[in-house]
Amino acid sequence: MATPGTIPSMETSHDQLTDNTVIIVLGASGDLAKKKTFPALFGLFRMGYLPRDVKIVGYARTKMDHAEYLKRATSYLKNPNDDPEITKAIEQFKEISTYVAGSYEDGEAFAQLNAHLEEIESHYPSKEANRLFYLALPPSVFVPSSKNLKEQCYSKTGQNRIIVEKPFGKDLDSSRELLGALKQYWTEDETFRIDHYLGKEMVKNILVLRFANVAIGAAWDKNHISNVQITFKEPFGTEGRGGYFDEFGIIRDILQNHLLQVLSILTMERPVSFSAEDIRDEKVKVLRSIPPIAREDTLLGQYAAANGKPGYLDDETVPRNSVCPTFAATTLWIHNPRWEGVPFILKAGKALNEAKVEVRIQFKDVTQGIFKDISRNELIIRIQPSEAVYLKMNTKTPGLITRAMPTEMDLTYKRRFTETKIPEAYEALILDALKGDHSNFVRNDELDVAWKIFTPILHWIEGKQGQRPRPVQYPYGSRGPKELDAFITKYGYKRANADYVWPVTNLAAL
Ligand SMILES: NC(=O)C1=CN([C@@H]2O[C@H](COP(=O)(O)OP(=O)(O)OC[C@H]3O[C@@H](n4cnc5c(N)ncnc54)[C@H](OP(=O)(O)O)[C@@H]3O)[C@@H](O)[C@H]2O)C=CC1
Ligand SMILES: O=C1O[C@H](COP(=O)(O)O)[C@@H](O)[C@H](O)[C@H]1O
Repeated sequence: MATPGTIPSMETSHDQLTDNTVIIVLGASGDLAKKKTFPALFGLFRMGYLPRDVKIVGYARTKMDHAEYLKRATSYLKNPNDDPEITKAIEQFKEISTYVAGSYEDGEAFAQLNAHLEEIESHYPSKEANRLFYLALPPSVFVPSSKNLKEQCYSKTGQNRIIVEKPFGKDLDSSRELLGALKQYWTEDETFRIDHYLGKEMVKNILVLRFANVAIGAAWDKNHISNVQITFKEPFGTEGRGGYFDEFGIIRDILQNHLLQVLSILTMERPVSFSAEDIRDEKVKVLRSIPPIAREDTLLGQYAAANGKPGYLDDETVPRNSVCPTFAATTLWIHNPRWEGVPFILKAGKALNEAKVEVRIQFKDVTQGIFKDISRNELIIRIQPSEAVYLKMNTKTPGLITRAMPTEMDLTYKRRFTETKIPEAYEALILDALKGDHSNFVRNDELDVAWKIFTPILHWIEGKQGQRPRPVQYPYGSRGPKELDAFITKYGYKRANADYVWPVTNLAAL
């Protein structure tokens, strides 16, 4: 009998790589590999989720000896209390790790990488040789690397998969060009495009919250919901990577990918099954109902020096007079029967007052008459930090008076699921790629429709000198531009009555 609560197609392993597998990390000397990829691989290794006898091979241009490489690759593995079990696991992780140096354009260097892989595979018990390639690389070398991997390192006796990191282009045309180039070498089935927000626990939870709860599902439409905000806040600026950031801006960095992915899961219709294609079909369908963002539905900001912190333009790597937005709020509209007229406000900013990513669904007012001025219901899905779902609702004030007061139903994960470790997004996604499960990866047509929504506004922002909109300034460490509250109010958001004392949530302590 199935375990109660099992989600059949979410649990089954599709084409899982269980043996004879090498994981090859390209860009192994870089920041992403060091901070995210290797720690995620180590986490999976320690928990026993990697294939039996797996080997991990790093590849990058930097010339390093074995010891230097291991030092770099393990520099972000955490063992704060010197736990001997973790120390032992780190040593075992080092034993399965090796490194090959070479450039991304040089076919000969890839032939040497292939020889290294064949040597490893010659010790496997069967001829089956599976290879999972992870491109932790800048986009400028996506195409030559994919080509060389296909031509020199493609296993003929097993499965080949390739994980690609964003950015997938800069607008609709460049995205199509990149996708077209990669398609020459790797099929859609072999390709796993990462948007790491799809690996976050609370993003994965949205489908279950929506479709496994009749009460929530029944209120999920324009008749009950007034407006939705999807918010990303970071308390630090672009310090150190201003040069990179200036080319992309906050819309490409966060809204067009991470927040739009959350929006599509939040608003899609119920899929026929939880299979990857059924889910992604529904995501594409809802995204196709969203017209390009209008200029008047946009608020752009750029942080200025404050509180002893430098402004965006103080970064020497940022062009003087740059009008690159470090904050953006945009409102999207979905033209379908479920959502017509409901504003979806996506907002994201660097150098704000706190670290927080959340979805805030604000319901409509109750009919007046028996009540006057009572707060609206809000359902908040806090993605990070401290995962939580809470519902702001009204209740009778306890006691002999008959008055309604706002209060909360609170599902804070750290209080409710004390024993459970929430996996890192990259752990969840690499495991999915090993299973061959595409549900939490971005399909090519999803990307296309996402760029259609954002390209016109990006072209306007980056248009001719002198015609570009100038972002409004906001102080480093603030809630964002002072125009923000009026912007949100314009779309119907109402702040709760101020007289209720909410329980204090010290996010840092949770
Ligand atoms: N599990 C948990 O953590 C739970 C927490 N609570 C507590 O309930 C209370 C209410 O929760 P919640 O609604 O999430 O939080 P807030 O009341 O702090 O925020 C509500 C909204 O108002 C905005 N806002 C915050 N400060 C201002 C301001 N000065 N002027 C105008 N707008 C502002 C926020 O936007 P922005 O983010 O852009 O600033 C947010 O969109 C909080 O104290 C929270 O700690 C209740 C239940 C569970
Ligand atoms: O993709 C990106 O995401 C990070 C934020 O990721 P998170 O998992 O810490 O929420 C952001 O800092 C970075 O600018 C962006 O490129």
